[in-house]
Amino acid sequence: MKTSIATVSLSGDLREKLSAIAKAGFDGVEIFENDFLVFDESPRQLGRMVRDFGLEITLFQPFRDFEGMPEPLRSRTFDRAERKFDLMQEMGTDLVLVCSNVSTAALGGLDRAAADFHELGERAAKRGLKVGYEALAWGRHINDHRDAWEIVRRADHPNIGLILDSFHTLARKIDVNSIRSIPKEKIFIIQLADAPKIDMDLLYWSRHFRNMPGEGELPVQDFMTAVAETGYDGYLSLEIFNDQFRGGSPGAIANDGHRSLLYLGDQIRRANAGIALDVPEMPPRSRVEGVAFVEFAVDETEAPALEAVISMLGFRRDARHKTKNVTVFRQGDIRLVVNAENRGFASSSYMVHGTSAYAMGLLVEDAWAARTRALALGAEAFEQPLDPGEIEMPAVRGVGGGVVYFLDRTTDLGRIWDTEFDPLDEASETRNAGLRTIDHVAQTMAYDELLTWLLFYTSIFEAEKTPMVDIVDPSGLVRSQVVENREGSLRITMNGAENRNTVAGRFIAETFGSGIQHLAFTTDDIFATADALAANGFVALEISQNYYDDLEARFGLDPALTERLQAHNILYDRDEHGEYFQLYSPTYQEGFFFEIVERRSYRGYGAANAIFRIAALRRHLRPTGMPRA
Ligand SMILES: O=C(O)c1ccc(O)c(O)c1
Ligand SMILES: [Mg+2]
Repeated sequence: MKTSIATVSLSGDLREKLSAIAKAGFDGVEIFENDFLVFDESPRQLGRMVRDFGLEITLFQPFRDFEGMPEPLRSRTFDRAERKFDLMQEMGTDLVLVCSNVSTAALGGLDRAAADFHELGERAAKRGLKVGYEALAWGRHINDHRDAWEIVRRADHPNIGLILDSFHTLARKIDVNSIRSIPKEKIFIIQLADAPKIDMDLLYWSRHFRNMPGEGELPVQDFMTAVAETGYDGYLSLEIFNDQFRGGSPGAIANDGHRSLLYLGDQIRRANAGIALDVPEMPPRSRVEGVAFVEFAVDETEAPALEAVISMLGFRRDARHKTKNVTVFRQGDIRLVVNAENRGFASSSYMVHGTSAYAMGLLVEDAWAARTRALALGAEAFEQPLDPGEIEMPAVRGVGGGVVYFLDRTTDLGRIWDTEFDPLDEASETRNAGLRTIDHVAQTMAYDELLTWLLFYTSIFEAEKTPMVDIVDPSGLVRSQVVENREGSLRITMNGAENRNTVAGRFIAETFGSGIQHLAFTTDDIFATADALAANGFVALEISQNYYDDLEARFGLDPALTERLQAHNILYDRDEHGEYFQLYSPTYQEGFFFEIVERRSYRGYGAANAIFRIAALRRHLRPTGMPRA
């Protein structure tokens, strides 16, 4: 499978773009005319630079408003084409993309357009060049790949072929089965893009909101399956017009792009035996059975404060690492690991971010296979030296430079708690609060990182993303999207902050980066849990009276229930499946907090309650600008 990306997809100057593209592992690059026009050197030098990066120019584009022009415009477009052919030969590419005419001067008629392409084919052939025709979804006469194909067919010239772009086809909901019967040698290249479903003008949607396959909501996989069924095995080329990507890090966006193509190819290969696409082998996505542990990095002076909070939540000190200053707290199936070592990665993470939940361990069927897949998809390996007797736990770097560990039951990793730790038999200082599992891990990040991590999780694990939800913080919008599996054993909520004044934005600023901002635990009885917590001295985040008045009215709750909820500061929500109860801690350190939930068949995350939670958290946070205590 050969991969390519259009220069328009990335920010930076041409050299920065090419460097990022090469580094991400692409084989080719589409040169966008504008990137070339603002480039200071000759087309020949551009070609040399591309090849020096180990890349191939897959095509030059776009050549606009060509077919169906009346004279004298028609002659002029041919002259213009010859000029572009000169350029192409100098930079060293044999393919130009002609997108369907949008000019008001254009005349319709498939035969007229076919005749124009036949003549262009003759001219291109003289120079050993090829022309690919693409239907723009907003083309004046041609806006459907089926019509573009008919023109190419009638043009009947070996140097004239079709270019399919998933966006144009899928945005217009054109049946992808129409692709299956196109001869593969007439498909000159495949352009891929996804997009979130937004009801808006096609041109505006296309130019501003495209994203990588798998990041959006279009059925790119269906499109690609139809393409693969033709036997097409040429370049898959990303062409992503996206305002955010244009301002983002070219390296990160290029990596996401490369990952998106590998992941797409892998899905197609698994779903269709005998397809032509030559996709790199990798283990399948891992099913996550649960979050086996979350690890906090602290130092010795801050450890007691964190441990006190954890104890108050009903956790008991369960085990102590044989050689390291690491303690495991347990309750139900939950393990919280407090790492106060003054060496190793946890310690450096503490130095940079302060006390933070810097790592999580996910229980999968085959931990090493999960890591192999993650690395095949471009994740960064994480390793650190082991002490004698320690078991190597496979890991990769995750959000904010944190660590995602993989555990399984079948290898030595299944015994890690017994081999590396000594049990502690201390009597617990606090009451068990009935917490059973980790319901979800909530990670806070800058908004422009959200798609990166969404693709990271969904490509490595058997999990899907939910639609994006806007959460209104009094100081700005926070966008929230969830990655979860069907059985609910993996739930990661991601909050993307647009500015640093929101509670989420402040967390990023104060902890010097993205990371886990809160952990939600499950209980089977939120009221019993609330009582146990109160007995342990836990004071829940205080929710306003107005919230409860509104709640009662909204859901028609029994006033006795509202009263109970309010007495414990428990939030409530309901969906078509069932009910949800939430209890929050105040924030600790620079904005970290805990949540306790009881799900009665409810599937969501209480998005409607988020603004009340945020308002309450803000009352607890110290004013911005104050020095740290
Ligand atoms: O938005 C455009 O004009 C445009 C140009 C070239 C393409 O390949 C495309 O998909 C869109
Ligand atoms: Mg295109």
